[in-house]
Order: sequence, then structure tokens, then C-alpha cells
Amino acid sequence: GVINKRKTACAGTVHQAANPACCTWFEVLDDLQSNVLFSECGEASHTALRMVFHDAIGFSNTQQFGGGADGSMIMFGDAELAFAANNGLDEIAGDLKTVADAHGKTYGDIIQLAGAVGVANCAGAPRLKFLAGRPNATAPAPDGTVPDPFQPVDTILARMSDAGFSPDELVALLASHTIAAADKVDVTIPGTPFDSTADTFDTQFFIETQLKGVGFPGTGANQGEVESPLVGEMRLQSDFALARDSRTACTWQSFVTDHALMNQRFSDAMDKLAVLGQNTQGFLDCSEVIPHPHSLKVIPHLPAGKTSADVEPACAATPFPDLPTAPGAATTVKPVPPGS
Ligand code: HEM
Ligand SMILES: [Ca+2]
Repeated sequence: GVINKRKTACAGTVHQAANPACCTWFEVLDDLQSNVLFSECGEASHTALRMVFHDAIGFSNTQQFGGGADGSMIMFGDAELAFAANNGLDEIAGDLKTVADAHGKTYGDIIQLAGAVGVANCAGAPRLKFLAGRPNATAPAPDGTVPDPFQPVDTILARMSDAGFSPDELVALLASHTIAAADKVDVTIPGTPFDSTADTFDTQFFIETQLKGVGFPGTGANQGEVESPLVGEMRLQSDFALARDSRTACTWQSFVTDHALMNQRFSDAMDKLAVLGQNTQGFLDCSEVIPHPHSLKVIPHLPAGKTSADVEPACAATPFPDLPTAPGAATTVKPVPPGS
């Protein structure tokens, strides 16, 4: 391509860096995209984002544990990957370890880079920051730092508060469930999405969690699962409850028709999560390494076959917005292909 005179060509890559110190991260980017994330908004990119949360949330303001976003899920994977809440993260942990080791990078940094690149692989997503410089973890996080989908809202909010996140920030972080699917909640139907558009970073998750549940996508009520509104869609009990709790429902609803607001709040909360428990003095800002996500014209809608009568509004202050119904036969949701 055209050489931008203000940038330095990064040898051995097609990239140019404004800060030459970021060139090694462009090499890591290429490795990640070719061998782990495949430059697409599929299972690997989704799982990389989930990994960001599970690594970083191992942090407490009241108890002396956890280095937060420190890569302990890889460094002490033998311990942490055996925790029930981390079920399904072993493959991405192994893949990221391989890439980090090949490039001499820390596990804390590789997890945050992969999450930000994974998000960028999804159309409609915000472009997250990437700061490098996390030292290696010195201890595993204890079990119990990651919220479970079967926990009551009180328990989830208390855990998030202990890690420094408000209810509003939790709702913002849960925009991540717009590009998500479950493998382990109902093991008979791996890859079952949380919204009808698991490959785009739109607002459908916040809409579809507000619809009346009518059935289970697989074998029925598994732990942490409640009835979903669509054939082929998975609904977590925690998402159902947070969409309806008076502490979180209005923020939840505020994202339904405001994709820009959702992205801004998600981005802000992710910036905080990415450096949780870290002293960022001396960190290197290599945000330029993160690809520009494809833009997406988001048209918030009720899935085909649904009407406003199917909505269970929960924000006392503001009515649920009027949404058009997508045309055609009732929406059914297809699984996210494995290994994508
Ligand atoms: C109340 C808090 C949360 C609970 C209870 C929760 C629970 C879950 C569960 C049970 C799954 C399905 C895992 C499986 O069966 O494969 C899942 C998937 C996922 N979660 Fe969450 N989550 C929470 C918050 C978050 C946050 C804050 C993020 C990111 C910032 C996140 C990102 C994801 C992603 C991207 C997936 C999909 C992974 C994939 O498709 O492979 N979650 N979550
Ligand atoms: Ca979506």
C-alpha cells in the first residue's frame, strides 16, 4: 500500500506503525488473526472476549487477592481452568499461550489484545484500546470471582461492586452477549447464541432478553438457563433477571435503540476491565494495532413473528420503545459453527 510518511513500516509485515515500538504487536496481530481468530466474528473471537472478563474479574477491593487482568488464567491455567465458571476456556487459553510464547509476550497482554481484536472482528463493534505492559501473574485467582448465570442479581451485583464495577457498568459490559453463544449450559446444543445475530455487535441482545420466554432450545431447564423467546436461542437466568431488575432495567432498555450509546458505554467499561488491578504507569499504548471494525447499519427490531405484546417492559420510568417487526416467518436462530 501507500507508505504514510509519518509512520514506520514494520519489517516483515504489511503494517505501518505511528509508534515503532508497536511493530512487534502488529506481528502478534497477524499471528492471532491467521491462526486463532481467523479475522471473523466466530466462536474464537467470542471466546477471546469471554476470556478477557474471566481473567480480569479475578480481583477484589476488599480482600487481598487477584492481580486482575494479569493473565493468571493462562499462567495458572491448571488451577483456574478447572473452576466450573471457566468451563470451555481451555482451548482459547492454549491457543493464546502458544502465540504469546512465540512472540515473547505476557499472558495478561495477549488476553487483552485477543479480546480487543476479537471484538474488532465483529461488524458494528467499537474499536477498543490496547495497552501493553502487564507483568506476569504471580498467583492464581481464587475460585468464585466469576459470576454464575444461576446466581441472584444481588450476588452478581455485589461481586461486580467488589471488583469496582457499578450496576450500569455491568449492563454495559453485557453488550458482549450480543456476540455470544453457550457451549456448556446445555451441552447437547453447543454454539447456541444469546441473540439472533451472534455475528454482529448490534443491540438485539438487549431487545430479545426483554421478550417473553416461550421455550428451551435444547434439553430444557439446565442450571442457569431460563426459557428463551426464539427457537435456537439460549437465555441465561442472569440476563433475564438483570433485564428486569429495577437497578438495571432502565440502563438495559436505554441501549435498545441507541447503538452508539451502547458502544460508548461498553468501550468505557472495557477500558477499565482491561487494566483492572494493574498499575498502568509505563504501559505502552498500542491501540493503533487494533483493526477498524466494519461499520453496521443497526436497525433495532423485534424478530419476525413477535409483536409489542411479547415485550415484558421493566423500566418504570420510560416505556419500551416501539420497534418494527422483521418481515417473514418466525425467526429461528442457527448455532455458531464450532471452530469458526
Ligand atoms: C453477570 C455476569 C455474566 C454471567 C453470569 C455470564 C455468563 C456466561 C455464560 C454462562 C456463558 C456461556 C458459556 C458457555 O456455556 O460456553 C457466557 C458466554 C459469554 N460471555 Fe458471559 N457472563 C457474564 C458477563 C460477561 C461479561 C462481562 C463479558 C465480557 C466483557 C462476557 C462475555 C461473554 C462472551 C463473549 C460469551 C460467549 C463465548 C462464546 O461464544 O464462546 N460475559 N457468559
Ligand atoms: Ca448480536
